[in-house]
Amino acid sequence: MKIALLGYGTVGRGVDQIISERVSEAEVTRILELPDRLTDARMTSDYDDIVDDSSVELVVECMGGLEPAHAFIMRALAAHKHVVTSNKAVVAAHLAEFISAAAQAGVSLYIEAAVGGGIPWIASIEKVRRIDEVTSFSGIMNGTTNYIVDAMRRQGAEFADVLARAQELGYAERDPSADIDGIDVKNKTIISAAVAFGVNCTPDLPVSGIRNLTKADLDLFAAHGRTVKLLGRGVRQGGRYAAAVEPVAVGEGTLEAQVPSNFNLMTLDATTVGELKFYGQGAGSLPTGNAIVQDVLDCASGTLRPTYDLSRALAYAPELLRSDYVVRTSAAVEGAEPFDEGALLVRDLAAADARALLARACETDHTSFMAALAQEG
Ligand SMILES: NC(=O)C1=CN([C@@H]2O[C@H](COP(=O)(O)OP(=O)(O)OC[C@H]3O[C@@H](n4cnc5c(N)ncnc54)[C@H](O)[C@@H]3O)[C@@H](O)[C@H]2O)C=CC1
Ligand SMILES: N[C@@H](CC=O)C(=O)O
Repeated sequence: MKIALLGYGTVGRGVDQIISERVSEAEVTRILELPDRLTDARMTSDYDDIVDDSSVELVVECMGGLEPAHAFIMRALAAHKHVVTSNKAVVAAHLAEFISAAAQAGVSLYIEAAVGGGIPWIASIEKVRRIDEVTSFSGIMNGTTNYIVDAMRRQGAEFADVLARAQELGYAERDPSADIDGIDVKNKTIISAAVAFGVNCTPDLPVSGIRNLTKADLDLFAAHGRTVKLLGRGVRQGGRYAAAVEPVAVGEGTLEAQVPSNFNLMTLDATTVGELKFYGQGAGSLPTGNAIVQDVLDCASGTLRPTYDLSRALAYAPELLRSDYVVRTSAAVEGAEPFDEGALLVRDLAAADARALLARACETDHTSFMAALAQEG
């Protein structure tokens, strides 16, 4: 199968390397890159050269961003080419549109690499759903922020230094604010909720990140037997669902607390199988390239993905996700009780209300940080 790569950065190079070294069923014959980055005879900066090439059966989009990625994917589908993408931003924003365009053209859309890097998360959810209903999921879904927190906690590294290292290693987004402010996890949570619950997940999720997390915060939580992880979470109860992204103070004895470096750990709960956990590298050239090439191989062997059905009429009910929260702030917080020096405890808040509380605290103290307390046991 002849394929084209859109983008030859961290992920695109990983895909090319894996295919050229290990895969005989597919060949990268065209690569789209920016005009000043054409370094290979296969490269072009004119998308028409790819979309009009009838020998190209599959397009792998790993450029990132919303446009022109969205337009290029729609043109590829309309030209009856299968599409594989690692771009969670564009998938979270346009999944329903892509599904419908793929169905209309009789081709497949593969999105494994968009969530959890090399971890077979999306395919596993699909498999679980052949028998079960997924009732909840949660996880460390961002390699960059896990890498940052892990290095701050284990090596005492400074936030800015370790973020720069994550950028050098190719883990971070082009604009790393997407990582540290939770936007990347939001996109992955939207996609996970869509596949797990069969719903066109709302983009209006409560989201907070780790931008204001300090070593002193990690020490404070360590004194309470906890560490902080940025988690994406979703829950479904009957005809309702909720999802959120926030730092969570997890017990030191949990698997989540032990996740090192750029690794991810995602958990789902389903009717008959119960709890399942998925662990692996959530970012990086070869792990992400591997997830893409698995999709390419599925396509080359004729294993077409199920047509995702996002038409379930579930009501978005943010009150389903509730926790106690610790807020480190110098601002006054109504209804709070003392937790530790400089930190307050607010009990039983919905994630959306906690997000609003943090926003109010940040108006007085822009360094405020908040984490949900994971339930023990
Ligand atoms: N880096 C990682 O570990 C992972 C990245 N992803 C996603 O995969 C996508 C690619 O990520 P990276 O490879 O890290 O990004 P990158 O920035 O390293 O590579 C993107 C490449 O696309 C090219 N490009 C951008 N716009 C273009 C355009 N309009 N025309 C032609 N070429 C264009 C750039 O020149 C660059 O070489 C993003 O959506 C990212 O969120 C997903 C999983 C892991
Ligand atoms: N920036 C992302 C890349 C993979 O999705 C991350 O750090 O997880």
